[in-house]
Amino acid sequence: MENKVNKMKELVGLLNEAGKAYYQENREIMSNYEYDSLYDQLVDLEKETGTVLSNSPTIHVGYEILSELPKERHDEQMLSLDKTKDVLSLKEWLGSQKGVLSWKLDGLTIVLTYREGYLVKAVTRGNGEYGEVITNNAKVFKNLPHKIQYRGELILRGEAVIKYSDFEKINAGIADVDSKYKNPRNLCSGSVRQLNNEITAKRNIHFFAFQLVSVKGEDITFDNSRVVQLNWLKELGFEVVESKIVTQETIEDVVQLFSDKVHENDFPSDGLVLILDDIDYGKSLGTTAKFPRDSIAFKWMDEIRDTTLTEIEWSASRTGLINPIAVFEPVELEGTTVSRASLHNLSIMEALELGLGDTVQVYKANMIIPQLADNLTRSGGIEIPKECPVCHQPTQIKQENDVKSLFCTNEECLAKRIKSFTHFVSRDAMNMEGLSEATIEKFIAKGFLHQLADLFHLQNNKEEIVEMEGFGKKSYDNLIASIEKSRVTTPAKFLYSLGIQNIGLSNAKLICKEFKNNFDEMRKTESDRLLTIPGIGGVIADSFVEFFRKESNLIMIDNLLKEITFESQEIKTENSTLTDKTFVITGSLEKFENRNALKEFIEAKGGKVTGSVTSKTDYLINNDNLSSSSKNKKAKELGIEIITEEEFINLSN
Ligand SMILES: NC(=O)c1ccc[n+]([C@@H]2O[C@H](COP(=O)([O-])OP(=O)(O)OC[C@H]3O[C@@H](n4cnc5c(N)ncnc54)[C@H](O)[C@@H]3O)[C@@H](O)[C@H]2O)c1
Ligand SMILES: [Zn+2]
Repeated sequence: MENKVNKMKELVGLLNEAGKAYYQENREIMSNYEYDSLYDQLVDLEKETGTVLSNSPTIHVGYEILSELPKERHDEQMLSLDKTKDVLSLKEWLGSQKGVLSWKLDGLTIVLTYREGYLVKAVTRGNGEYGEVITNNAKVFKNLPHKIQYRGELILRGEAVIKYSDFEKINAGIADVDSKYKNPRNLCSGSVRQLNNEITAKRNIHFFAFQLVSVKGEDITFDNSRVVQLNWLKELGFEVVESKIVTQETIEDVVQLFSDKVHENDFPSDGLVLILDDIDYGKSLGTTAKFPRDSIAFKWMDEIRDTTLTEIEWSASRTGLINPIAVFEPVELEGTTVSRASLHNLSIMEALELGLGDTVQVYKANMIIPQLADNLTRSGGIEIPKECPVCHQPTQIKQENDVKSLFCTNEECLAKRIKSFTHFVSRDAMNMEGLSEATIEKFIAKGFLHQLADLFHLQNNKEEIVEMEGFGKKSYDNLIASIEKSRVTTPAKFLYSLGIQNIGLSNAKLICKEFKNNFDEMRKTESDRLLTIPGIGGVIADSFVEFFRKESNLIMIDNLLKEITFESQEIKTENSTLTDKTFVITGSLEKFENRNALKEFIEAKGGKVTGSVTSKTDYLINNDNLSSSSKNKKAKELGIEIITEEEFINLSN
């Protein structure tokens, strides 16, 4: 007995800690699978011993909510739902009643109030007693009716969700959050609870109504039926959760029907909800401290497979966070083959005591996202990398609220790396199409790209790339074709693509010309020689020389030169492309070091630079076309073309 109570105390502690992270901080320190199984163990022990500890999560709904949003008390407490994984208990629970079975949507529950046809309030479920007021955010949900026919007061509940397809897209575009969102529920919660609804608006949030709470003012009869209520909401213009009427006779088949369809769902669902259709009878049953007695949730029995852990991959993100990913022998799960599952952080990895060759159990959370449920052999011994997989700088373990995570200590690590790749592939540089910043980030994170030259060997990762969300065979083929095409380039574009500080395309051209495209000579050069080139000043010369002093850069260039060929080795002798043209320069410059450098460049090409705009001026060089400077105004008055530095460079070629 004492043993059991101690075990209960331990479980209560663990669950409360996880619950706090989950509800208060929007974090998961254990999987839902683990949470649910610990919870079930606790329920069993409570039954067995007849004891319930005062702080047990089985009798408390949620936690205090911490956020900057205004809070409001719910008129009617928002409870949790009792759960079963067994269709037969569901059937037994229903008895001779008629029930309504619907998807249990996995997002954020919201209570909406409409008055005189308009949305006047939206409140999150929060801890069940108090929620956060998010009215302005709800107004930018994708599918809420702006105005409804009903003029009285209508209160309804529903779930705000983000579709899987949107989740992938949105998550890919989030650069600056601490780490990417783990699942659509997580992202939805973060998006709904924004202080600024512009962000909410971009997140494509959908609202599915699942329950009418009350109507006041204009009386309507609903024949005492939940289904009739849902249909009425539909007529008002709400998107209503898909539901089916069930009886004891049909419930098993209908559950099967839903289960078969879950894979096609684009919105996340973690089970089904069964509610009695008879409203009055349902209400007469009352509630327990935690659950209403008129409804129950059904969770799918997760399909679990045993497999062998073959590798731990370390995946870096832009913020420096490095997360472990379990790679295992491929298994069939819920109709697809899976071979990788994120472990989210070091704590989760360590709790599983993973070792290579271990027998691990895999399942799909919500039947979609692969997760490790357990490790049966627990040999342990996975080494935590001391070096970042991206930049090879030292890593550091950080501990926050009992969660250990691995970070790269190099502040610019991935961001810098991504930048150098995006620059290399950009149009004026190597011009490789199909490599957005988001794609590059994923390729780096997956370990396909370490150095620039790896871009020419993406074929090695063909299978994984084709499998990647939003990729597919066709985009893969296009990408490879574009990379192959880029292998032939000009020396100046290549030099520019290296991303040497202060070396824009025009400077790269000047330098290539001076060195007759000889990269060996460029490597050995001193500033003096560079300074003889009109248009090249001290700052440019210094960064050039410094770049070529670094051994790692020389290796990088050697590796790249093996992959590419130059279009033509001949150098244009034609130099005077700007003969007889008069320029005025205004505003700040990005490509040239300063105005003087640009002036020298123009003069070297036969042009002229003057100080003020007159009818004799051919071009005003100004990066900011909308600027209200006097030169800009004058040029517009006289109809003189205003060009950016970029356009100027094209012109001067
Ligand atoms: N990973 C963790 O550390 C951790 C911690 C705490 C809780 N959890 C997860 O949260 C679960 C418990 O969460 P809970 O108690 O907040 O909610 P719940 O799972 O009991 O779900 C009940 C809620 O589902 C919503 N819902 C969605 N679709 C619905 C529909 N069609 N009809 C009616 N209601 C619908 C309602 O808001 C309802 O209140 C656990 O089972 C666990 O999986 C995980
Ligand atoms: Zn790093």
